Amino acid sequence: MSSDETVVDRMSDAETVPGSKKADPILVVDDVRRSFGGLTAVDVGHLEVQRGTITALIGPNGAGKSTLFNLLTGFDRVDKGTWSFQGRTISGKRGHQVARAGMVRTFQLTKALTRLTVLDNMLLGAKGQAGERMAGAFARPLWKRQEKANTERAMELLERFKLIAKRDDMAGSLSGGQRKLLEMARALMTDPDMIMLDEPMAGVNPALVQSLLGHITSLRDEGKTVLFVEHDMDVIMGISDWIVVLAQGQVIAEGRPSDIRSNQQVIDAYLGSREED
Ligand SMILES: Nc1ncnc2c1ncn2[C@@H]1O[C@H](COP(=O)(O)OP(=O)(O)OP(=O)(O)O)[C@@H](O)[C@H]1O
Repeated sequence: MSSDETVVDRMSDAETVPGSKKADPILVVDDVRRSFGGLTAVDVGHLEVQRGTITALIGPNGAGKSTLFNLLTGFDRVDKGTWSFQGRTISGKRGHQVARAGMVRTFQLTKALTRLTVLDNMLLGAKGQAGERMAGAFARPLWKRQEKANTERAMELLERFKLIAKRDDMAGSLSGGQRKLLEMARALMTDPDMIMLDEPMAGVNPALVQSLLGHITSLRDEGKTVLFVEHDMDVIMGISDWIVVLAQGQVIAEGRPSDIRSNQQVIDAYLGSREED
């Protein structure tokens, strides 16, 4: 739907400061905090994600990226804070309710899910992100009552993600890259407006990286909003329209890849520390 030009247009007025306003935010986060014991894992004052963009959430290990993902998608509870999606408050809602509102996240394939077939994993995705907890239910004949429409959509997505030949294989038999494709395909079962990808390139053979990147940009070009957590800087810089940098739970910088690359605070907090690895 949108060309690169319109994505650039959408971001052209956004200031490169933490918490900057966006022209048409799909997600707005306010004062979200989560502590574990004495450790403040997430303390985000204000964050807006522009609709129709690929936005990266980056930061050093332990910065709070996964915790923020879990909070926003209803898989963990905040100590305080609110957030809205498409103008509707969704703070406090559970994962399946958030998914129903149009915001889904990918999950790394857990052990339980690897023991299900690729197609059953897809049908689980249609259950509204109940995730691993549903795996037990799938051992019962419940899945047989899945609507025909779910199976059809699953088959279409497996076709699109080139996994159709694997539909009856155990998900655990897939390669690292194929697992990532499955995670993405599964999240699309509910046809979300926003998809949140958890390290989409982790463990992916370089041969499949381009294919995965192509799928991510296609989602954006179809009008979906993509928010992703990733460690691979080449991927982050190459694919992102906008980058949000977390450090010690706080947003310390936001901007286009070129802004972030030259931001001294980011270099100190993140890039610098990684170069020492
Ligand atoms: N369930 C938990 N119990 C206790 N501490 C936790 C829990 N989850 C996260 N933390 C802590 O909160 C902080 C943020 O962790 P989080 O996993 O969100 O960071 P991250 O940016 O996703 O890191 P990484 O890049 O390594 O995945 C870390 O210090 C982590 O140890």
